[in-house]
Amino acid sequence: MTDTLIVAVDGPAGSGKSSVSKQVARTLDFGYLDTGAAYRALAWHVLDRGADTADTAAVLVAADDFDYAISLDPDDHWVRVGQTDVTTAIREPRVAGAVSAVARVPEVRALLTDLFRQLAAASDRDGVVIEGRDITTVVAPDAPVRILLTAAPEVRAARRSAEVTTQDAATVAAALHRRDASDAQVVDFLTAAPGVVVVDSTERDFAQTVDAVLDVIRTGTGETDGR
Ligand SMILES: Nc1ncnc2c1ncn2[C@@H]1O[C@H](COP(=O)(O)OP(=O)(O)OP(=O)(O)O)[C@@H](O)[C@H]1O
Ligand SMILES: Nc1ccn([C@@H]2O[C@H](COP(=O)(O)O)[C@@H](O)[C@H]2O)c(=O)n1
Repeated sequence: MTDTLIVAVDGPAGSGKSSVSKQVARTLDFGYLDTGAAYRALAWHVLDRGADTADTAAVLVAADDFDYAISLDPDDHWVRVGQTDVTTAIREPRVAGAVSAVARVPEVRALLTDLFRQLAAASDRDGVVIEGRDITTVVAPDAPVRILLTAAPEVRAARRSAEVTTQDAATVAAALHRRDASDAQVVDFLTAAPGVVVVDSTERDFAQTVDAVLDVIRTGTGETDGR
């Protein structure tokens, strides 16, 4: 992936991947690539056509006609499908509930993996923080910095329910755990692959978690490495 320094960050839903990676990118003047946004945008695209994301054939047809664009600027984050700005729409519970079905299609994963590598390589910044589920293992397994960002399930659910005002806490927690269980059948983002450094944010606040990630980038080490 050219000379751009890649920082690969994986982790389960609500572990803080997006918010922490974005802040780390800002601090270092790096690009920030949210890969989950592409899976979400494709799920949105399938739903927008009135199709069902469980229908693999319909997902493949939609993927063939997926005009996707994303900003890698951590201070100006947007996501588009064609002319439509879907930055907010892809965060809706109906999209979150449909995205895992899209992410389990091998052709979709291959297409998006290729896209992520191209987007990172085209960045004009010195580095790019790429976050998702399979960045440390599939998208950028050779990245010089690879981190698994974790937090206890109940802490992740509490953080997510603090954000979502349209659903009660139990509903939000159930949806988050359902999505993790479904995603974990496709990619292992709960255990660190060899050489991947674990940052556990359970007992850290946001600023402390950002600092812990910055420390890993600067020193190359953390509290635990995958073996
Ligand atoms: N260490 C932390 N302490 C407290 N709150 C945090 C911490 N890290 C992240 N948060 C908050 O937790 C919420 C979830 O974080 P974020 O959306 O970044 O998670 P994520 O891993 O990207 O989730 P998803 O995979 O579902 O998109 C956000 O409101 C974020 O501000
Ligand atoms: N590398 C990735 C990133 C995401 N996914 C799938 O997308 C969903 C949304 O991701 P968020 O990070 O925005 O929560 C996620 O639930 C996965 O289904 C993926 O498979 N690989």
